[in-house]
Amino acid sequence: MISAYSGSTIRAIEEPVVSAPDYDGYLMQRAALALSSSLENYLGAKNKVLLLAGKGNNGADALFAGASLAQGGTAVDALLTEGSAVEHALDAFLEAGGEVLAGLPESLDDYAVVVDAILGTGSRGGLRNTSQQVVQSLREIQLRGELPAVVACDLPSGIDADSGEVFEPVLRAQRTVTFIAAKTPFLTSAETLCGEMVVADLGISDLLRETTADAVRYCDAELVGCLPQPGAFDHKYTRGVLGMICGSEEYPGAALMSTQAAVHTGPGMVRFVGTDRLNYQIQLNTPEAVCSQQKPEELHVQAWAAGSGANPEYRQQDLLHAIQAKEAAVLDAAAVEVAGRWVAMEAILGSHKILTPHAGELEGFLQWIQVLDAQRWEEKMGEEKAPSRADIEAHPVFWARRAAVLSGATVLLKGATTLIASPSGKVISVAPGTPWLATAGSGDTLCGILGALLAQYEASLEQENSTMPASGEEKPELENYARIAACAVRIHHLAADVVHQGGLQGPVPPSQVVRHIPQAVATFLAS
Ligand SMILES: NC(=O)C1=CN([C@@H]2O[C@H](COP(=O)(O)OP(=O)(O)OC[C@H]3O[C@@H](n4cnc5c(N)ncnc54)[C@H](O)[C@@H]3O)[C@@H](O)[C@H]2O)[C@@H](O)CC1
Ligand SMILES: [K+]
Repeated sequence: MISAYSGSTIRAIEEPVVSAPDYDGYLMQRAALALSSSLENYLGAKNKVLLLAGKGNNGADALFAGASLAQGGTAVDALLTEGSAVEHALDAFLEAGGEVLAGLPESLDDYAVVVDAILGTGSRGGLRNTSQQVVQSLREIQLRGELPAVVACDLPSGIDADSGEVFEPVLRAQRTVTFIAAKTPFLTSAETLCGEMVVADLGISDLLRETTADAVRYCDAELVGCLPQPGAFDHKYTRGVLGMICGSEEYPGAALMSTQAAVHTGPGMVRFVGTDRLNYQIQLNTPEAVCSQQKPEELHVQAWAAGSGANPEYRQQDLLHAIQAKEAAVLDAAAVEVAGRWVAMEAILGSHKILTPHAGELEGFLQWIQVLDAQRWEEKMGEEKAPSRADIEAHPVFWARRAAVLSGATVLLKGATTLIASPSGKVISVAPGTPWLATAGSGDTLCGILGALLAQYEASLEQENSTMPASGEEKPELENYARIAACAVRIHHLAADVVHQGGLQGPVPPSQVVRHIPQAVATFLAS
């Protein structure tokens, strides 16, 4: 498990250490040592390093690291992007034989690696003035593929250490050497700019023991225990029955993809509730699905998957059923909007209802609550205004968490990095899948996979044979649904990976991804 903390939390942890009367600066020396050891991996035929050093302690880390490399015979140049540097660090650097440059060198061909040490946890907003110009020029070179490897000190400069908000220009790092613990941006979509993460705990990460992480990431082996597997005495009704309220005459594709995804994820039965025409198409595409035109309340199911491609006007009653019924539910697309209005009528959903919005849909959801239930908004949010889509994209951990706390539901916020918040406030992050997955129909696929996992989980609870590990940190039932949602995202990513074997990258049309879900489930279960 990776636990990430905001930059402010890390600063609060280190503050008493660095302000102790006998503090001798050992944290910075350890940070510099970790950085210089990491930089050595990039040295070889080329034995020259370029430091981009800011005026604060982030720059000082790099200057001490540079001093250590220079003592070992490496040529180290430093560009002081803010025109000054922490004095004793600069002295040490110059004394060791490092050189300070007046501006960016004409050619970067001789450098093995560029170190981005302009801003760290002390940054406020994006780069300014000369720093911004320097990074802009280097970014253009990087986009041409002509920049040496970049190693970021603590985090890439221009990324907010608390939220992961990205203020371009930001140099894409091949590696980030971060101190004490992973920072929140490593578990948001900003992680795509951070490269490989190396954590140097500086010997004080124990101080975080009592502190709740801003977000966590599990590996597959840690998640897989929450998925029930069929036993010899199970039959279709004990294996989970999923009801589906997805698709419409205008968007039949959403119904086809979500239903086939659900069937391929292995529940006992998938019941599809549609019109005559829609049902006919489903039968041709996925003969395993059991179609009907009954009302949702007439069907016995353990979970619902509702909303993908559904028309919120024509199917409002059906969607409301999935939202209000006692059964667990995935609430996607149209169901997110209807759920926003329902929650705004002073309802609380419960963690077994999993909302799956992207940032734009979450904006609408939260606006309903702020407009229609101003009292609840004020109680929980104080002065905070309902966010725009851009606000949510800039502060995704914060808003996913707030949405879960406000609604009582589990909230799966889609993005390159998926974030899943429990109403308890815990946030699970799932690493990005192939970027080719960002295509129409991917959400429908995920809705089907997640619905099927939910139905299986609920059936296993009914059988009292849940294999869910108890979480020591909070009421386990709140977090279980978030873990199941994380499993669904991982299975979706694994299925996409099967489309092109051998790590190749290329298009992953959802109808192809859906075909590989059985293999992805098997791979996931074996992890
Ligand atoms: N506190 C400590 O003793 C330790 C700090 N460490 C390093 O120190 C870093 C934090 O250092 P600082 O607090 O000095 O802050 P930074 O080095 O992140 O920022 C430098 C200074 O730049 C200014 N600044 C803020 N935003 C700016 C912007 N957008 N454009 C231009 N200038 C801006 C601020 O005045 C800030 O003090 C960490 O990221 C880490 O690398 C490590 O050495 C470990 C120990
Ligand atoms: K940095």
